[in-house]
Amino acid sequence: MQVKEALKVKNLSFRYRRDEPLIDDLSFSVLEGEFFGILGPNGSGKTTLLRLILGFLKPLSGSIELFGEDVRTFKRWNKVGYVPQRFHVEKAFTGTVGELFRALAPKEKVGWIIAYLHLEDLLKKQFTKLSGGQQQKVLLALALTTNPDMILLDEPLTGLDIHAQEHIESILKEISRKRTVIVVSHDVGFVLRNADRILCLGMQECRLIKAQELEGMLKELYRLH
Ligand SMILES: Nc1ncnc2c1ncn2[C@@H]1O[C@H](COP(=O)(O)OP(=O)(O)OP(=O)(O)O)[C@@H](O)[C@H]1O
Repeated sequence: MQVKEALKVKNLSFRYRRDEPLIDDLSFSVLEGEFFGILGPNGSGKTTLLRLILGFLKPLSGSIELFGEDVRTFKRWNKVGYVPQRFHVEKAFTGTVGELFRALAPKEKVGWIIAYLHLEDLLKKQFTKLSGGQQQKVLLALALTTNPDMILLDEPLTGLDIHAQEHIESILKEISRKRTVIVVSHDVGFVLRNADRILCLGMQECRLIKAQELEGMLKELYRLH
């Protein structure tokens, strides 16, 4: 059986206004069902790359395809879930968890995900008053409401204690059984444990590697000796 590409990035370049190019001639593909990690130092363009994939930003040149369709004309956004960095959305989410779900989809459509992640007890609580782990779980659930085939996550473990990290990791493992997962993370252990392949940004040349090759790459990436 032929494995299909969930994402295809070809000769992608991007820069903010008149800055130097942040992403320069980047090409890679993510296969359907793959767990794909994106690593790189602060400021190397990981969040920017996710935002380009989601069509929030326009490339300087190059192309991005989702499920074989150009992102500029892609309409099946219910197939793609996005979990932004928790700290980026915290202030915008002023309502209760239940209100957040209701704003996204009718009750009968979100019931499965609330039950699946055991969120019933959180529905009446203000999002901003939840613990970091609970907030992350809700963000994950919000991104899953349409039962997407692919999910993109930006730093899902940042700021969580070890128990919450383990909990979120186990949910992601479960989710990835039936979906393509693309995750940006600074947690090398997490990426190493889960990713089939890893894209390292912020080196002289961006490189795509298998998880087993990561140790040598990290020494180069973070200038370790
Ligand atoms: N809206 C913007 N306008 C101008 N420059 C930006 C904008 N957003 C990000 N940048 C710059 O682009 C660079 C890459 O930012 P980005 O957030 O993509 O990096 P990152 O690899 O995700 O970083 P981190 O690991 O710290 O989250 C940084 O130098 C940042 O200051």
